[in-house]
Amino acid sequence: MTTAPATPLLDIRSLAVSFTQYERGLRRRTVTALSGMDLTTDRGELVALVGASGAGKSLLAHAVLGMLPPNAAESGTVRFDGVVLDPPARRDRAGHDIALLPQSVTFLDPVTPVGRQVRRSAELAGRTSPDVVARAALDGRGLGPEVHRQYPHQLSGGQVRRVLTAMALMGDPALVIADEPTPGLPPEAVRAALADLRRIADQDRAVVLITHDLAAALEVADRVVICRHGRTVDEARPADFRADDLTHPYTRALWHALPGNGFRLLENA
Ligand SMILES: Nc1ncnc2c1ncn2[C@@H]1O[C@H](COP(=O)(O)OP(=O)(O)OP(=O)(O)O)[C@@H](O)[C@H]1O
Ligand code: NI
Repeated sequence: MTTAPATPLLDIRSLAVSFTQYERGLRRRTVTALSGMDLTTDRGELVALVGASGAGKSLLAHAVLGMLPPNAAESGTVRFDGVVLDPPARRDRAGHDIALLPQSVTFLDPVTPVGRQVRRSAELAGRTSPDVVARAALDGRGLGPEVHRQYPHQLSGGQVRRVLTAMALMGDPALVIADEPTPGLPPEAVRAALADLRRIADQDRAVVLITHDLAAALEVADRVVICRHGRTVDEARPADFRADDLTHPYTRALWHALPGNGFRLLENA
């Protein structure tokens, strides 16, 4: 069992996000979406962020990338490599040190062949010989020359995942945040995507896997951070789940709701 190091690559403390909204009559309203998220991950480590829909997982990802909309206000600290980075500094790192592995095919341009899009990501990452780099990146993920000429809609869900992964890794990021990388994929593609994330972490990168699929998280994560209603409520290791050595009632409820664990969803836990 490893313990969290003193200065992990990513160290998020008390992250809070609220949105200012204008209602009819220009009345201003503030909606708090995140009210206290804590998460750390280090190189070589895969940390899963698990929570129900609306819990605030994607917002955390967008905050780390400095991509929150202009009506958002943020507090708390995001340390990267030991240094507190404000949102503009994080945005500067996005695509280089910090990469988002987006969920869906909509991230790709539907009218541009895949090869050209991967080449473009190599250019944006400042790689020399982007053509060669793009071909190697696709080859390296088992996507041959025929895929280069294809359009996103011609690819399977698993192939799209591999294209998005190739693009996300183009800038050789130290931190990869994967937001819901598996929904809609057939079981073998889910397994492949999870194994790929594990490999990415094992290549000395820090990985945050955002998912509401606790079972998937337990397959590959070193630690699981549980969030609910905009705050992190618990953190546990896969072994703690398997030993049913869980103290937080919500984490216990999530675990026991998994098929094979009793099917009990304790809604008021
Ligand atoms: N631009 C915005 N303005 C106001 N509220 C927002 C905005 N973006 C997100 N929220 C709110 O923040 C909360 C968290 O949203 P978020 O997308 O992070 O959830 P999630 O955990 O990723 O859910 P899912 O599993 O469905 O993707 C939601 O209640 C959402 O309505
Ligand atoms: Ni989300």
